[in-house]
Amino acid sequence: MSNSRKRHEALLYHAKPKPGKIAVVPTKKYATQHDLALAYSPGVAEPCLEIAKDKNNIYKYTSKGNLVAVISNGTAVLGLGDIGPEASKPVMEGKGLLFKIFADIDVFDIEVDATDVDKFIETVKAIAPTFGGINLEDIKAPEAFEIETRLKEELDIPVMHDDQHGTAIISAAALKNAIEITGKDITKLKIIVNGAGAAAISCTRLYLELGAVRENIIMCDSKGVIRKDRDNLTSQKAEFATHQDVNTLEEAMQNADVFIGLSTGNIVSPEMLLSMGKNPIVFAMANPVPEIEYDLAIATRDDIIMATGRSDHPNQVNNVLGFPFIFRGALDVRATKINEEMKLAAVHALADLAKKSVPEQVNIVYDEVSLNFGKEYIIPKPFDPRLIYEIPPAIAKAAMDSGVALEPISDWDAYREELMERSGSGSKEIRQIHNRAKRNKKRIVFAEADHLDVLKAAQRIQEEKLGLPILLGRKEVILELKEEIGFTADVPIFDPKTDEESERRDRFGVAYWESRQRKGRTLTEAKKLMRERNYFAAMMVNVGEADALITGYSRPYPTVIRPILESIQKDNGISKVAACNLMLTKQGPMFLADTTINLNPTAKDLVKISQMTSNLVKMFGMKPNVAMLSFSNFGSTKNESSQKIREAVSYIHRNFPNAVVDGEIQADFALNPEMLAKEFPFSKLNGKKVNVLIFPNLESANITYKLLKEMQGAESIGPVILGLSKAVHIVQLGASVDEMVNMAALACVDAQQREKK
Ligand SMILES: NC(=O)C1=CN([C@@H]2O[C@H](COP(=O)(O)OP(=O)(O)OC[C@H]3O[C@@H](n4cnc5c(N)ncnc54)[C@H](OP(=O)(O)O)[C@@H]3O)[C@@H](O)[C@H]2O)C=CC1
Ligand SMILES: CC(=O)C(=O)O
Ligand SMILES: [Mg+2]
Repeated sequence: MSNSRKRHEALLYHAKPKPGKIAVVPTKKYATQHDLALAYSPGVAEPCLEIAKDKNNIYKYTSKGNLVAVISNGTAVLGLGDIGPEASKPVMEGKGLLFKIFADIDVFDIEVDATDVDKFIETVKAIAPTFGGINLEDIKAPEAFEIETRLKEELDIPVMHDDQHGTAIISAAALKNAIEITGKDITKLKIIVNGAGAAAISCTRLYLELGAVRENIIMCDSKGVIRKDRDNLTSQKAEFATHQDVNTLEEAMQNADVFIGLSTGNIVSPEMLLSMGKNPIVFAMANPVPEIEYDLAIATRDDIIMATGRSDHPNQVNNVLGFPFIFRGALDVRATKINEEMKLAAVHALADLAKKSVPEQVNIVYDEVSLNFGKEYIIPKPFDPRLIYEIPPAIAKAAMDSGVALEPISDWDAYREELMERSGSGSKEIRQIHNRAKRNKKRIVFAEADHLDVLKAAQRIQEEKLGLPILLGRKEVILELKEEIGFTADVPIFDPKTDEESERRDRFGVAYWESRQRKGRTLTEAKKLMRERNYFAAMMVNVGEADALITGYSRPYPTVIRPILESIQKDNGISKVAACNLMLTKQGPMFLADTTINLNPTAKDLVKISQMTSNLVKMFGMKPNVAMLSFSNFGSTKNESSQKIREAVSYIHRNFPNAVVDGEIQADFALNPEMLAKEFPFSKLNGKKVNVLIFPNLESANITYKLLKEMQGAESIGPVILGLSKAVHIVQLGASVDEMVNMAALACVDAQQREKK
């Protein structure tokens, strides 16, 4: 896109449909006169009086505890310089947006017309009671240092100048990983820091804490190298003044290992890069234009590890990765400060996260096949959903250990759960299944592990400790893909077609034949069948060499279900299997059956389907409330289809009077409690929230679940096969990595349940 197009697009984005990027949203009901009497006078006086009695009550009755001020005077806006408070507002609104979307923190952006240090400090102190924390932003050095130091001393809420410490934390994490990749020794690194402002000074101080050596660092400002013999140095610049006899950035960069740019755009040339040592680490972090453009740097040297502050290239080293999560952790324990211990905890947590395998949704957002720790991925991406539950706990814990937390956390699992809830990362039901899977890890065979996405799912199962994957498929392909995605764990691999597995094929073949010999299979045929992955995998589960099986990714459902039904026995008392989809709808979880197996179930089948689905609901820790759906309500239309549902319901009512099952009923009545109560007060579903929908036939169930998926964007787990004697599950053709991970976690819980029986 041309520069003028980009400019136009950016201006339009900010102007339309409403000017700006954030707004205030009420969090309480306000529809009635009664609501307003609580929200405002007279009701509002009660919390006022409580807070007047004890100021701490402000955290109980107002939004203070989750409200951060993003405050600037506009003197160092990005790398645009001193453009004034009004012109800084888009950046501050932008920070507000990022705080909200990444960490669910509310922000008031405040642009202060005060360049005088005392006046600025007075202003911030005067408004501080409103906020749970203060994020200072884009205030130039050296004033930024005094402002932050004094506000930290004088206020009892966390104050952080983001350009200093946010940047320091992120760049230190990236530097730590870049050093690891190049195998360099931090104590020997020759580091050039260009810029000696708020960001550069604080970053360099943190690198010293990580082990960098002051004598090996040369810092430059707009006048060149900061030498000991220069006059009028600020105390911060004097901290990094060098004895070395160098004057210009160009001279300083010769044989350097690391370049840190926190200055201004386009001031490093390809020649300067070429003069650096082997495997140079270059962080050109000036915004929006880096000290040297990413593409130019990469084209100049192929041994470089290159990062910028921008989102449009690999390795975005930008404080966006820090401030939302740092404040989240600090607010959640009511930390009075953000101290060195908390900063270092953030550095290590971020650096470590980059080494773990990346969730598929991150690959998708960034249009990558597979992001792996390495030269082009030294630091997590801002859209990584794990940041919200990995970084704040590290900060909160460090705050507690260093004695600055007024409200310590004791239940860390509950805290992680709360963080996930805040970010809307996955649904509660899925998290519950994951947590239960972790408690007793089961061996899960992935029958198509020679497919990239299946292998990625297995990798996540391994790394997130959800289960113990067993990989099935062409061994050489699996090994190659494993290497490609950085799946280093040593997990069992089986290739059913190879000689290596002939003993297993024979054994499985005999076991299979014993159950099929009266159904037309010969022993020779049976043994031959075991070369096929789904028979082999199913038999692994049957003979107890695995606890669960996931398959179906690469072949159409009917071709997968057949070997499964031939190999795996049905549960006691079950003559037909069925399938259920759990849809995570905006109204809550909803179980739909039979979505994929029985074309036109009989009344007897419907009874079984309802019972098997109810058992699945219980596995999720919920109580089933079952609506048997139709186009008719309680006998309003007499025809074959509604009649069979009536029969099924009456059977259930006679034999299982405590089951909450009713119908036949139309979908809108089933899902609308008021309508149901008004028209059919006699129904067993009256006063209940329906969470199971049993359909009269496969067509209606299948169409509904696909509509929900496409039109409501409802996440789905399933189809889950009901009625087999083993934890065997078939995913949809081409299922996503997330879908397979969820299904594998479910299979694991399924296997745990069967063990208990
Ligand atoms: N990627 C990220 O996350 C972040 C990036 N930044 C970027 O860092 C830069 C500095 O920000 P900040 O520290 O807040 O601002 P400051 O105003 O505090 O500091 C700017 C510094 O840059 C120096 N500088 C300006 N021009 C040159 C030059 N040609 N050569 C060498 N040094 C120069 C100034 O020198 P002097 O002291 O002589 O005036 C000053 O030391 C900005 O571009 C900003 O966008 C900042 C924070 C986060
Ligand atoms: C990213 C940032 O805070 C800056 O460039 O100032
Ligand atoms: Mg900034």
